[in-house]
Amino acid sequence: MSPHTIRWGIISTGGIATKFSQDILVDPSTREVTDVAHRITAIGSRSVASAQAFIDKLKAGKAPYDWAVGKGLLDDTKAYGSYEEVYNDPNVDAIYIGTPHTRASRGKHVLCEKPFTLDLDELDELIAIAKEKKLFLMEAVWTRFHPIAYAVQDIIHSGKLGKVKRFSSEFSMDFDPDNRPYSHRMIDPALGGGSLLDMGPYPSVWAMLVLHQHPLNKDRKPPKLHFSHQTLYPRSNVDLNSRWLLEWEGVSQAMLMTDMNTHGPRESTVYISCEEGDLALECECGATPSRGFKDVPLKLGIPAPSPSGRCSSRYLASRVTDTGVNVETHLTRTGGPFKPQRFWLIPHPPGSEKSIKEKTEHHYPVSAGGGMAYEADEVARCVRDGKLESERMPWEESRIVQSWFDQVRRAGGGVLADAKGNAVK
Ligand SMILES: NC(=O)C1=CN([C@@H]2O[C@H](COP(=O)(O)OP(=O)(O)OC[C@H]3O[C@@H](n4cnc5c(N)ncnc54)[C@H](OP(=O)(O)O)[C@@H]3O)[C@@H](O)[C@H]2O)C=CC1
Ligand SMILES: O=C1OC[C@@H](O)[C@H](O)[C@H]1O
Repeated sequence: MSPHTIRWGIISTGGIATKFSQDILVDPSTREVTDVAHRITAIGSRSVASAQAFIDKLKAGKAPYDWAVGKGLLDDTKAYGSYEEVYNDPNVDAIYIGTPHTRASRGKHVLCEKPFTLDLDELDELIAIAKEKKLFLMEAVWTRFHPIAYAVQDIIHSGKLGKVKRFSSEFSMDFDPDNRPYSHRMIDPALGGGSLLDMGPYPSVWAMLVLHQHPLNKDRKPPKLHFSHQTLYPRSNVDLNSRWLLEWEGVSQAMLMTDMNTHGPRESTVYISCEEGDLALECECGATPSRGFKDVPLKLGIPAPSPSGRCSSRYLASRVTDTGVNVETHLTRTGGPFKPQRFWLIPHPPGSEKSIKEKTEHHYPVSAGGGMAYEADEVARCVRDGKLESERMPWEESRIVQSWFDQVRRAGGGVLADAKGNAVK
């Protein structure tokens, strides 16, 4: 049987839209997928030149991103100078939204980058539209679909390590906000700026998968949010950091944290202590230098990469200013739990009554590409099967997480504005 093929329209030509598009051009059989497939039929940008440049960049992709190109699957891809034209293109089945704000789309299935919306009211409006128009809608929380997400759930939910006693999860990374323009999406309240909305979805993924979906939470009761804190960034009053404590009755408490001006732990950003041992999930690193800055080779005296070899915690970036001065800056990049590919099971300290005996390492790599195709496969399957929402990323779970963000922001005072610049309450 031939695979069910989804014809995608991509909204925006930014960083993550590029990664998503590249990933769905990879041969699906490299991730053992034969039942669904993807084509990109339209790109929408605020400028047609940018849309065309995006297509040209995809066409120049190197292995493994050249598979669809080699088959001529980008030959008829349309470049549009507006998002509207993509929504109206009859050759588009589903839209991937890679803008900082959710953009409405008419009559199409939607996969929307996290954070889904600015607040819960906005999310409920989207869900109501999807129900009314019978269209598929999903928040693009790609991590949920990675092999390791299922593996971590299996270990904890099987009870192999006993009950969960303590849970912490975080995403802290130095975005170097002082060196970013106000218009950067992490700074500008009108682009959903701040650490909470951008980074919060990741600690939340793990809390939701491990604790909310824990067999002891039979009725999938949402947790209580006991307290929270935000530190604001004086330049725009978005949150520099957020912390919040949740409790799933009878399952565990969970401490969640985000920071955008400092790094967090370098080796593991999700740590789950259980009765008979702990699970530590590796962190994934990434950060782009401030606009205009370029990575330059590390200099002597800068701390070496982490023992895992994956996280270089400090790096040097430089730029030449308009007046020809070479400015160098040290940036810290430590990541979060967005694409971990291994975890460790760790025994309790000597003398503990019951504990696994030795530390073990467990690998669950994502397939060829960057790891975003799994969520696209889910969309294709759900659309094929006539579903409006995904069981793996259900609306209710997006709603629960969004409601934490609303509560943390309202208590902490972090400022957000909608696309028209009106403050979000
Ligand atoms: N899943 C993941 O791993 C990641 C998800 N994200 C999420 O994706 C979204 C976009 O992030 P990212 O790709 O890094 O952002 P970029 O700034 O790289 O790109 C955003 C794109 O949105 C479009 N856009 C529309 N309106 C505006 C506006 N007012 N200001 C700026 N851009 C606008 C632009 O496309 P155009 O000019 O073509 O119209 C722009 O290129 C965010 O919500 C972020 O949280 C980000 C990184 C990783
Ligand atoms: O989703 C994300 O993951 C990686 C981060 O660099 C980025 O800011 C965030 O949006």
